[in-house]
Amino acid sequence: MDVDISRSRVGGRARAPPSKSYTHRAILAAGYSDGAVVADPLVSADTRATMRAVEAFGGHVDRDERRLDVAGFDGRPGVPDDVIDCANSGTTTRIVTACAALADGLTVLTGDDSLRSRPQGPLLDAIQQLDGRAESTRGNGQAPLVIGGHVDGGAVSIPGDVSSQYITALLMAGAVTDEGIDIDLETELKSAPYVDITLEVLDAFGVDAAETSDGYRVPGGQSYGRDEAYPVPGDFSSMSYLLAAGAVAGDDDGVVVEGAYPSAQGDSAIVDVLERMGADIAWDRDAGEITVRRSALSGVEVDVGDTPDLLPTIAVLGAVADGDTRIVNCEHVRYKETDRVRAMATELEKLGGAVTEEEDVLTIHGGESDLRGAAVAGHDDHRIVMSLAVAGLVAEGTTTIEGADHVDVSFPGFFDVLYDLGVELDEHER
Ligand SMILES: O=C(O)C1=C[C@@H](OP(=O)(O)O)[C@@H](O)[C@H](O)C1
Ligand SMILES: C=C(OP(=O)(O)O)C(=O)O
Repeated sequence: MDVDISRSRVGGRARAPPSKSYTHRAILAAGYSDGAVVADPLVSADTRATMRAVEAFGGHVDRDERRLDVAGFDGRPGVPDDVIDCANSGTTTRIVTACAALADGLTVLTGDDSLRSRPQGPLLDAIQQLDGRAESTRGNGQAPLVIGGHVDGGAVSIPGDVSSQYITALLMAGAVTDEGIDIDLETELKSAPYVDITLEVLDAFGVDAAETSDGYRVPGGQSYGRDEAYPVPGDFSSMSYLLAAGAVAGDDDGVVVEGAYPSAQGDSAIVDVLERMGADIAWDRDAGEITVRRSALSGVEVDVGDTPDLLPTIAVLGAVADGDTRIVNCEHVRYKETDRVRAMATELEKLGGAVTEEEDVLTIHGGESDLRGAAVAGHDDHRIVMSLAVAGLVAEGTTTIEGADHVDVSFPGFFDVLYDLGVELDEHER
């Protein structure tokens, strides 16, 4: 599906979808338990992949409108009957890989073209350090993966600058090993707030784990459990598109985003970035509401070491702002569904933007008057699609985004929300 977006003004209230990161963790934590309920989950293509994996290990997920009732496998994943299809989800692949290393047999994991090009090598290496079997079928550190257990825990040394999801995966699995897992980080940790989310969810399921001077440690012999339903908070990465839309195209009343309560999500930094750029934005943390109105934006420098998923949104804001926006510390953003540094540079140039791309820095030489509608590629990547939709709100004429259906990965209904906010758009087959 493609979508045509015309220059538009936006206004009104919109609710952020539930957090993808919290939902993945809550589903698997419930899977590790003997059963638990996840309230207000994100049901999207990525989180459905994690549900499938829990079922492959012997759990069961019952879905109704507002909750997931998960029957768990109680710390002992069974050997799956079939290959696990992780589809487009990096998080699923990593957390399921470590879980598979607990089973008394082999698990095969695969996914779509994008997923099968993403790096898994450091996690495979960590599982081998724990005496598990962990192989890439093509020997290139990418899926398809063959994982076998079962590991009893121990010490691992792993780089922190490729993906924090390896740490999340080892912490979640380590709790139900005999010995626990000690993680020694060989480099600085990128995307660190995502490990904070993991620690928060582990704690909510009664599992201890903590940061150490060298990395992280999770003691073994623990059980996951939770009596009350686990409530998933709103997703700040998803909110970033709605907030950016309000900042570049909001009407006098502006856009109010609901469901914005403080949590461990590093991507709530989008509020600070918008403020620094000069946006008229206010966050009522008690009410969980962020209000943003259109205002003149100026370029800033943003370090995305902790917040890689904000890069596409900030790149578009930079294209609209006056002056240069420098997005620094972004090399790890190249290891996502696509190389997002390259993708944003390429697509903003098609819209008339001026961009300088370096390995670890993306500089956008801004100015709204430069943007004009064009056909742009979504790179089969939900965040590229959603950020380009925001650019389409200010670009002169019509912007056509190819592959717009990929929003289903993290924000199903994204275009309905934009339409309700007043965006002129047309979804159609190519
Ligand atoms: O753990 C998570 O939920 C995520 C961690 C981040 O990935 P990396 O740790 O690979 O940077 C982020 O980009 C991804 O969207 C979600
Ligand atoms: C990179 C992302 O997710 P994952 O790593 O789970 O594919 C994302 O949602 O932007």
